[in-house]
Amino acid sequence: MSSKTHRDEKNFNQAALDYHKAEPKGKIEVIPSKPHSSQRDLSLAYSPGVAVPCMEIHDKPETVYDYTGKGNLVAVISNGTAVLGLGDIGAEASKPVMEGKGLLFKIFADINVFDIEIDEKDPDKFIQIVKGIAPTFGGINLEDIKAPEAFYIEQKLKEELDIPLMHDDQHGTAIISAAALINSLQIAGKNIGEVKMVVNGAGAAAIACTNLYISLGLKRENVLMCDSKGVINHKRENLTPEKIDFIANTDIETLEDAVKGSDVFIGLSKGNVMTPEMLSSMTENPIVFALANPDPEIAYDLALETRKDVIMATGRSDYPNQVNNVLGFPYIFRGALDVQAKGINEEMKLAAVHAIADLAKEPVPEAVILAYNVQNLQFGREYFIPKPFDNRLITKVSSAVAKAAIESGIARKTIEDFEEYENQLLDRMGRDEKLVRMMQSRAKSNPKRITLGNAEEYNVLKAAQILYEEGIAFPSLLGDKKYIKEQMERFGINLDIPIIDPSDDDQKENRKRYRETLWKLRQRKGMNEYKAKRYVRQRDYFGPLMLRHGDTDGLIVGFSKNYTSVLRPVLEVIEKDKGVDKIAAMMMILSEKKPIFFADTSINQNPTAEDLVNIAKMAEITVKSFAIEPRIAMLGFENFAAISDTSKKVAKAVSILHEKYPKMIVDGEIQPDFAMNADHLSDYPFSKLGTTPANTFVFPNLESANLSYKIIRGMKVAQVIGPILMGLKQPVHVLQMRSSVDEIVNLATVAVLDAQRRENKK
Ligand SMILES: NC(=O)C1=CN([C@@H]2O[C@H](COP(=O)(O)OP(=O)(O)OC[C@H]3O[C@@H](n4cnc5c(N)ncnc54)[C@H](OP(=O)(O)O)[C@@H]3O)[C@@H](O)[C@H]2O)C=CC1
Ligand SMILES: CC(=O)C(=O)O
Ligand SMILES: [Mg+2]
Repeated sequence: MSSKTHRDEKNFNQAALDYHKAEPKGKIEVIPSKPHSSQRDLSLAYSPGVAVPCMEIHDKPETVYDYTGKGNLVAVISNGTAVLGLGDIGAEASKPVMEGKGLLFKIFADINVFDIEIDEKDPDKFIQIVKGIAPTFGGINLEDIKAPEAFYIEQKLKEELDIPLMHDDQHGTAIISAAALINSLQIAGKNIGEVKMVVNGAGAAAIACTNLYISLGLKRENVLMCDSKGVINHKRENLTPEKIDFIANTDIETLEDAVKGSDVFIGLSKGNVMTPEMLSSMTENPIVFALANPDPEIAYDLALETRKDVIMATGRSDYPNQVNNVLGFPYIFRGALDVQAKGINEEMKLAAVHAIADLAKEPVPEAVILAYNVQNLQFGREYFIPKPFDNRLITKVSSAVAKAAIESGIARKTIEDFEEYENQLLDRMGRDEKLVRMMQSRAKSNPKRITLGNAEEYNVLKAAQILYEEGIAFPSLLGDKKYIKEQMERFGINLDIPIIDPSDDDQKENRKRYRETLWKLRQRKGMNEYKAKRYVRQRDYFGPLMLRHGDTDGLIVGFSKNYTSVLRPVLEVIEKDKGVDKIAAMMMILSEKKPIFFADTSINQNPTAEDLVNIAKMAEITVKSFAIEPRIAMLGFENFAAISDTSKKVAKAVSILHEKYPKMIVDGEIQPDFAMNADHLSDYPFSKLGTTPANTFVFPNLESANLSYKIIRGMKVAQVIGPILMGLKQPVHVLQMRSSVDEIVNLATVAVLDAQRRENKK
């Protein structure tokens, strides 16, 4: 179930720097949310128009939520004194982490963030600064502030401010780990009121987690807490007030002795401090949360090798049961902001705990299972906490938090209809916006061998590096070996992956096998043996022949060559899928909202009605493979009129589709703007599309499809993935000329998923 990456530290570190340095530098930017192109717009946005909302807010302060972005703006504030596991690296150096948190708030809950790094270690002065800037924000997320100051700072600010405020390292971690604890206790068949727990670490995270577990029923006297000096017992001196709360009446001094006979181990300290012997000394079905990042207190594999009955979570994404505060903070703030809560109270935190815990016990939707490419995800030892890509988190956690705020009396706004609220949340997130991440995650769970043509090119090499290091695929490079090596040297890309040079001596055997195949395939189409011998030395033939022979699982070609010239050898070598007469190509368009698909963008210049039927059918199969229900609009420039020749052709295709595939959600001919708009669709109640907008568009001819996606690509308003070739028996895709690194990675990811799907079908 887990996957491993092949990260070369040096490459990875450079990639991290490049990622942050790429223009625009950093990770977040400010984008105006109102029209601003005309003089009139500017006079409304700024002087004189802006004075009107200013005075409204002056007269009625609560209207600041109506006239400004405050209600959806969170400050991520740090003084840089406890940055991740890096310690006190200072305010400025903490900025990448705070920007990163801003990015997560945005992508998981559509919350805007200003990151604020304050160069002030004195807690009282820090509090004054935060208080001073608080009017700007709808909420405040305190981050990476060291204990014990963090406790005082948070407490004081909570007393002074009346907006949602939370120190995430304390409460985010506490909420997620408490949800995991509830569920793991159920699996172990143990009762929270009876278990003996060892908490290793006594910092911000450990103290907050243990306090929350106590509010869930854990007995304080059943806890042994350790810091860097050992067990916090009655012999210890000079303890902070938070540690004093956990003084145990025992002579036990070491972690080794503390864990003997314990039921639960919570690690919030540092890596590799728990030994197999310690784990062996715990009771049956021991619960071990080794949460230190990046290295857990005991490695997942070592723990499972040590005892089969261990119930284990770590902070890492590459093992089952990742306890990570990203499962909490975006959704907790979303719920709190949506009801304009005056704070984040215990009721809201507990609501989040139970929502997360309960979610892990619900049947997992197909989209999430597909995202992780597993047979099933079912509540148990390997799955007792939801996965980060589970898009039910926003609906379940945010609405539970909002409800708790309303019921506990700290909400300024109420929500009447929670079903409607949950729908609004899904629309806000564009329902499928995590598609690329889900696709990559699926690919990583069972990576396939993908061969990349034109491997001398920087973009192709860079894409190969990402595919390899991220564990999305096992890439190989096809081209001139000597030149590829020179280019790798030149670009500083250090990659230990196969380089396949068709004219190399080591390919002699393959050339022979491939020549025989090619000649057999083409001998009645004008190809003699001599020609076949010559062609197999060309990469345009060699790649498809590798694929046909099963020497690779997928092929990506065409970076620097004209589409049709690269496609020809592919079609000569790779068979079509059963029942397919003509192949077609589809583009996936990923905007801020839902993904949409265009076909046929690259192959059939002037399709007949019958061709359109086949294109629609292939599009349906392909869209389904991304776990999206295809709703197909057969496009024309009229709506259900069939007047022009083109419209008549499309109308004929629709009637064949309705007859042949009655269950398919397809209709037309229809204009794209109508097919994308629920209100417009309601004018056509007879349509099979109903009033739910279409997501798959079959164009009447190649020009219209190709030009439409090229305009979108040129405007850079959406990410474009493709062309995805449809109708071939094996995964091969031809890139657009000069594709970007991301475009190559994405298309290779599609090829991995296709290869997985075909393997599963066998
Ligand atoms: N998975 C997740 O979601 C999260 C994980 N974490 C992880 O938890 C750890 C602590 O974070 P945080 O609480 O914010 O940091 P703090 O700096 O506030 O606390 C660190 C604590 O660890 C203790 N410690 C250090 N070394 C040892 C040791 N060998 N044995 C026992 N205790 C030790 C320190 O002891 P002393 O008091 O004596 O200095 C201190 O109490 C980090 O590794 C972090 O990555 C944190 C938040 C979320
Ligand atoms: C996860 C997190 O917030 C931290 O490590 O600081
Ligand atoms: Mg943190």
